[in-house]
Amino acid sequence: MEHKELKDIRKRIDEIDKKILELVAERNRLAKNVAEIKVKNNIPIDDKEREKYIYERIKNLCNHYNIDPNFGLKLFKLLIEHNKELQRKYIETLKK
Ligand SMILES: O=C(O)C(=O)C[C@]1(C(=O)O)C=C[C@@H](O)C=C1
Repeated sequence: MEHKELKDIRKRIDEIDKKILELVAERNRLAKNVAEIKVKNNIPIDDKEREKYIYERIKNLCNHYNIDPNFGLKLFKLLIEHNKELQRKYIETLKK
């Protein structure tokens, strides 16, 4: 027995998941651009000041959108750590 309302909600969830991944891919792609600028100008990959700013902003946005800030911070920590990993890997390919 299929439940029409559940099916419809799941369809909306699937669409949202796709949108989230499109945005993650867009954020990830920027890692290359950032890495290029950093290599050229001898700037370290890690920028703790910038991260502090991002986490503070995420916390405020979470409160605004009624999202648990701990969830938001965990999510963005993952995204930022992944971005740094992509930058490191990209810089390695430039050296070869
Ligand atoms: O803004 C930068 O300098 C980035 O490299 C991007 C980014 C991020 O993922 O937002 C990643 C690493 C830095 O420590 C800070 C921020």
